[in-house]
Amino acid sequence: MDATSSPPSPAAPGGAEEIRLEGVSKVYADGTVGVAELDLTIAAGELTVLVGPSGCGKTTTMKMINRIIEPSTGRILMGGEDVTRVDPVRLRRRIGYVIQNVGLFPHQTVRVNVGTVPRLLGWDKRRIRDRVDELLDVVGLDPAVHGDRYPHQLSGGQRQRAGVARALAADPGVLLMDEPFSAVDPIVRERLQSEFLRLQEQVRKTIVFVTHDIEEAVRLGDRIAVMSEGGHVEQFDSPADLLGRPATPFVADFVGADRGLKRLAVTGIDVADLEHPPVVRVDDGLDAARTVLARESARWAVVLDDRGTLHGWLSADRAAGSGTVRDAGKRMEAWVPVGSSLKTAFSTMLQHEAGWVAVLDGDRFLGVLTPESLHAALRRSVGGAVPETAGAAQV
Ligand SMILES: Nc1ncnc2c1ncn2[C@@H]1O[C@H](COP(=O)(O)OP(=O)(O)OP(=O)(O)O)[C@@H](O)[C@H]1O
Repeated sequence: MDATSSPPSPAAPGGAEEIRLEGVSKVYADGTVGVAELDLTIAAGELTVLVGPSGCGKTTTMKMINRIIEPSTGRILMGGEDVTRVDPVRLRRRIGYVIQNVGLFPHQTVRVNVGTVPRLLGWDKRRIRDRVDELLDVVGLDPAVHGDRYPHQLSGGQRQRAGVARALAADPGVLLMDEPFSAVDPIVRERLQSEFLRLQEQVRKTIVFVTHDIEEAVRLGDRIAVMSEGGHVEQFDSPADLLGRPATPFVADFVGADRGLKRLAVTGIDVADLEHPPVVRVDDGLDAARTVLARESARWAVVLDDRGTLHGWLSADRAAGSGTVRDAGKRMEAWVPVGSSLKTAFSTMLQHEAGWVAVLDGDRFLGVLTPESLHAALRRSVGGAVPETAGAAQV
């Protein structure tokens, strides 16, 4: 797996491939229209979520990609190649597949399960064993402990991890995941989701992920397709845009009235949103600090050294007397790295009962976020639009 080089060409072995659905429909034998005239381009190396209410055609769409379900009309291109012209068995070996309750073979050990596709591909035993051990490790299972167990001897979360390892075994360019985390409890699910995001950062597969849970979609997706009945795509957008600018009443309803809050999690801190409180130097005397505070009519100042490294903060109360800033200043507990989300910034603020949170690049101080600038940042993330539902952006 190559995680560091530039994006692989569409057809590179193990490399992520773009998937294009063009005018795809599925009419079942009884006349039910599962999906009608669907056009969708799933970018290589991205995690695309299909989300929508029960019966809207998510699973049908996904299963047409690996031809478990044959489309009635339209074309599906994977890395530019029409999947209907590829032998379905060979096609499926290029596509990892993870489903709810995993679908591990119950009478085979974890090791044998994970090695299924490499065995079908005729890899030699040594290579399979090395690959299986490597993958168990990647998904957080100890090969020595879990490798020889049977699926029923694992917890739900461990089974799910084994399922992901099995799907990745032959290094497919594409992963299809149908509600893979829905059978485990919410705490395990959140852990699996975080682990999975970290894994995707390394492997950069093209992932199509089906869920009916908007929270999961927003957490995991690079792009999200919100679907309504008949596989109709109501909106296909980044999580921030989906929450910030729902395109239709259906989407607004589906993402929920608390979408302003949800948007906190998917909106990064923008340096332009930071406020810049007065700065005093750690080596200054308190008299100099008092001058700065008085000049700026401020109740507190940030304490930095000459290199811009954050040392803490100094309140006007503690600036009285004759000592030094170094002695009178307080340590800064409420801080976040610059790449963080607004949600992280807000919860850090709450956790430390602070009126503001410092934003750092390494240990260099960039500025602070206050509740006011957080609110402004959220509004900026939707192009300065006034929140249209009362309470939606009250943070
Ligand atoms: N084999 C089948 N025969 C007839 N109709 C089917 C068949 N499979 C699915 N459908 C219908 O096609 C529509 C789309 O189903 P699909 O399973 O794709 O929805 P979904 O969005 O994945 O739903 P869920 O979230 O409940 O899994 C539904 O109306 C469903 O009843």
